[in-house]
Amino acid sequence: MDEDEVRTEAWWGRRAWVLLSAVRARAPLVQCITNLVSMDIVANALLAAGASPAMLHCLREVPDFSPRCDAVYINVGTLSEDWLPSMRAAASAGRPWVFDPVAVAASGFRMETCLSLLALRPAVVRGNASEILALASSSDNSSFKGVDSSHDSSDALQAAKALARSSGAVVAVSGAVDFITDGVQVVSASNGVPMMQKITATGCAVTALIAAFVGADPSDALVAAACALAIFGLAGEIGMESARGPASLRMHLIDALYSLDEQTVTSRVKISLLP
Ligand SMILES: Nc1ncnc2c1ncn2[C@@H]1O[C@H](COP(=O)(O)OP(=O)(O)OP(=O)(O)O)[C@@H](O)[C@H]1O
Ligand SMILES: Cc1ncsc1CCO
Ligand SMILES: [Mg+2]
Repeated sequence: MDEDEVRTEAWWGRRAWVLLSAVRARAPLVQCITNLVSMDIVANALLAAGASPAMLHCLREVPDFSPRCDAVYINVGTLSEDWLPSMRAAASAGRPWVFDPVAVAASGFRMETCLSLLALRPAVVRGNASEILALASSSDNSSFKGVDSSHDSSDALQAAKALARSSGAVVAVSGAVDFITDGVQVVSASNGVPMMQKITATGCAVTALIAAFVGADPSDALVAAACALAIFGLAGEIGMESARGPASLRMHLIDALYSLDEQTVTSRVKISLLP
């Protein structure tokens, strides 16, 4: 094995920096069909990272616009029947796309919708543990409490692997430790601070960041997803140094994402390949 291919924590730190630099250099265009709560933080997080967000969701624009994007991001958080045709069309436009199955167990309709979108072959699916557990079992389990997770990310690790194998997507479960898997390899990313859960739509924002990383370099969705999650978590850690609560963390996280430098990224990104 090439020395560079030994995936030590230092290797991951360098990859994360290379991919963030690629986002900054290429400014990947990311079409976001996301929920109404998340639009602002998603667009601002993408801009701060160096990507170019476009929050277009009109079906009649999809044939012209989606094929020109570097990546597409689809999020069902505030699902409505009206937007579904646009979601399906954008996911089918031939660009790599990333899926956030928010609150998939909330209703039979939402589960059906998410399963039908999953069949359109996303490059990456990112959810919290409760979402990945529900999606992997195709069931709206009785413990469903809302958009927030009621499980630890490690509870969903086997479900994530099974979902990756059945869907062909890279599956990422966020939480105190994020797990990213293609069904065979599992990578953990352990940056971040608990207060990120107290800002609405940080999960939506990090899924959009995964789309930007995939858009900048589509060659390895597992690596892109792990690096995006670690970078976002690191921005949260740095933001937390100046924050006084969730509202100021939101601001400082976005500032930190914008200001990340090579030394900080390579020394503080915490990613490892699980044995
Ligand atoms: N306990 C924790 N410690 C550190 N980081 C965390 C913790 N919980 C979540 N995070 C980080 O917060 C971000 C959002 O993850 P989370 O699992 O809360 O998403 P989510 O439930 O889908 O959020 P939302 O639906 O509000 O968008 C991720 O970057 C994740 O790594
Ligand atoms: C709070 C909320 N409700 C639907 S989507 C959303 C944003 C977090 O996923
Ligand atoms: Mg979510």
